[in-house]
Amino acid sequence: MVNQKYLDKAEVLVEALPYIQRFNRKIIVIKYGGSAMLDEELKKKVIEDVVLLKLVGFKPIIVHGGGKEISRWVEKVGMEPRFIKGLRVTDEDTMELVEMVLGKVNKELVTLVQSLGVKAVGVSGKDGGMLQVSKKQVEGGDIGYVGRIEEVNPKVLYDLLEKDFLPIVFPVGLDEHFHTYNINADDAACAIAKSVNAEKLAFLTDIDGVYKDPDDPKTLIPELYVNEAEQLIEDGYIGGGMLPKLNNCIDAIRCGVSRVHILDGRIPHSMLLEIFTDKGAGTAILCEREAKYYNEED
Ligand SMILES: Nc1ncnc2c1ncn2[C@@H]1O[C@H](COP(=O)(O)OP(=O)(O)O)[C@@H](O)[C@H]1O
Ligand SMILES: CC(=O)N[C@@H](CCC(=O)OP(=O)(O)O)C(=O)O
Repeated sequence: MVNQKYLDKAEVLVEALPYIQRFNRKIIVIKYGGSAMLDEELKKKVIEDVVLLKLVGFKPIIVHGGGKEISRWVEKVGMEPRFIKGLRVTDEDTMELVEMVLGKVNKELVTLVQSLGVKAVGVSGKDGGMLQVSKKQVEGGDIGYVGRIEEVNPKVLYDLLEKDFLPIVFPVGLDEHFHTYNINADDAACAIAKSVNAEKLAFLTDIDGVYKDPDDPKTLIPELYVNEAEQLIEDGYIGGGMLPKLNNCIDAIRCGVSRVHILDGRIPHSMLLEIFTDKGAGTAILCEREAKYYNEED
């Protein structure tokens, strides 16, 4: 008699089959946020998932942040981290720290992927002229060397994918005068996903999705249409780092990325569950329809 536990495992594998077929050879951009990187065990689980995606025939690209780690180093050298609209105010000294810290995080991720048997190459947006920027302007003050992405040149990514490497990108780019700029990692992930016509863009963060009120667990929104998302932003429900994330989700959907998801990187294997099972997780951002998010009783 075959043990039920093993039969259940076989069921799970069979359930994954249509998803493996759907995504075979397709590009998936995974934005791995610094907030979900703090626990080493969880970090390993996230990277295991990405390695599994690669080994079953997907073409994952990791775009990572490291905002929390940058802030830790900014404080270590006696400065105070400052943000306007979720973007770091970046003077020359901060820019130097940002590049150093993200470069370190990048090589740690490269090492972790390679320790699991997949070849990875870490690059910044400077490499191969991938991310070309101009100075970003926001209401509320000058944010210094923060880049607005003007153009993406994905050639280096295609070359790496073609040679079967897993590209791992960190969000630093150059302007037309070859000055270095700090880029929000959500902006970078979205721009890259659009430029490579990704099948899917997944944001792994430290919360289980978009909330109408982050302090009230009952207000988690499993599916959010882009016009509803815009309304939530306009009405001030979205703050901090969720603001650039959600704006990028809207942009990605409008520009043709088929599936965009915000997932909890703290839940082991949340990405695998979302991709390979019929059970949804986190918040899925969907194409336009009439907004009706206000009344929970709707
Ligand atoms: N309405 C909201 N729903 C969910 N998260 C929100 C909301 N408003 C603000 N946030 C904050 O956004 C954070 C995620 O952004 P951030 O810390 O920048 O993550 P990452 O480092 O993954 O990019 C959450 O931890 C949460 O505190
Ligand atoms: C301009 C800007 O804010 N850049 C970000 C880049 C890193 C990042 O985005 O990291 P997370 O994804 O972990 O938030 C920063 O300096 O924190």
